[in-house]
Amino acid sequence: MSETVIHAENLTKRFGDFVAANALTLEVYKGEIFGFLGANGAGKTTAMRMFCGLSIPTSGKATIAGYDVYRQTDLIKKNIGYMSQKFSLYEDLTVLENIRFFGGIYELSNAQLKSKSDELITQLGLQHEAKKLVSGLPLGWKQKLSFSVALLHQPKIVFLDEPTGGVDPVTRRQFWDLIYDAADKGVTIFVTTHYMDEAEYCNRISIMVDGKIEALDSPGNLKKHFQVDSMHEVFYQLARGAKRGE
Ligand SMILES: Nc1ncnc2c1ncn2[C@@H]1O[C@H](COP(=O)(O)OP(=O)(O)OP(=O)(O)O)[C@@H](O)[C@H]1O
Repeated sequence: MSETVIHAENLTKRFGDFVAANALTLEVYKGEIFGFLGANGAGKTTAMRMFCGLSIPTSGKATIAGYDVYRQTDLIKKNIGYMSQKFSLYEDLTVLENIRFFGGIYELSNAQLKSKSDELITQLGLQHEAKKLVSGLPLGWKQKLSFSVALLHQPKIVFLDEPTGGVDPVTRRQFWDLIYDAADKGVTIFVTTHYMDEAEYCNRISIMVDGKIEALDSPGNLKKHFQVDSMHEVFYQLARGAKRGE
């Protein structure tokens, strides 16, 4: 059995009388690519904020990389990476400056910073862009760089909140090659997405509806269970009854 890196049991977050995340129970394993799906307003961000140590749950239990979500939020933050469309790189710093800046926040030594930035720039093929401002990079490159920066401190888990919004399918696929590389090295990927082709790339996925996890399995098993050919259909069958959202 693989090592468990995310363990949640009846994890709940209320805002007043409103239950934003309702008794979430799940286990995610080392090196797994776990897709966290749900319609708008389902409660994904609320859940992710608890998993990242940014929001204290109302009730239930969870450990992230072995650390408790109530008492060890600082240790959680040190042991995870995070990337979202909203929080990303500094546009008015160069590629290299961004890598050094975030490496500094993650407390990498100067020697580590130097070798990591060389490695990353070569791996991404950004040798010619290293001294250019991030604002001039195409969105797909920014996303790849942002993902790599989130891995600088070798976290056990990286949380990705809709990481590939706004780019074409080919660029998305290239981004997923980076995800597979990281997972092969043992990093756990926890990713939210609204793209059903990306859901198919995950080892397992959960689907949230109105605050609850209504399904959790591999894409293949879910399609079998719902007797449909695509994740799009699985998602539609579950989410069409949702009361929240736009
Ligand atoms: N601080 C808060 N106070 C009150 N209600 C909140 C708060 N944060 C979130 N909610 C509500 O909780 C519900 C779940 O929101 P959440 O942002 O977690 O959904 P989501 O699945 O991430 O949606 P999206 O895909 O649109 O980002 C929504 O109805 C939202 O309005």
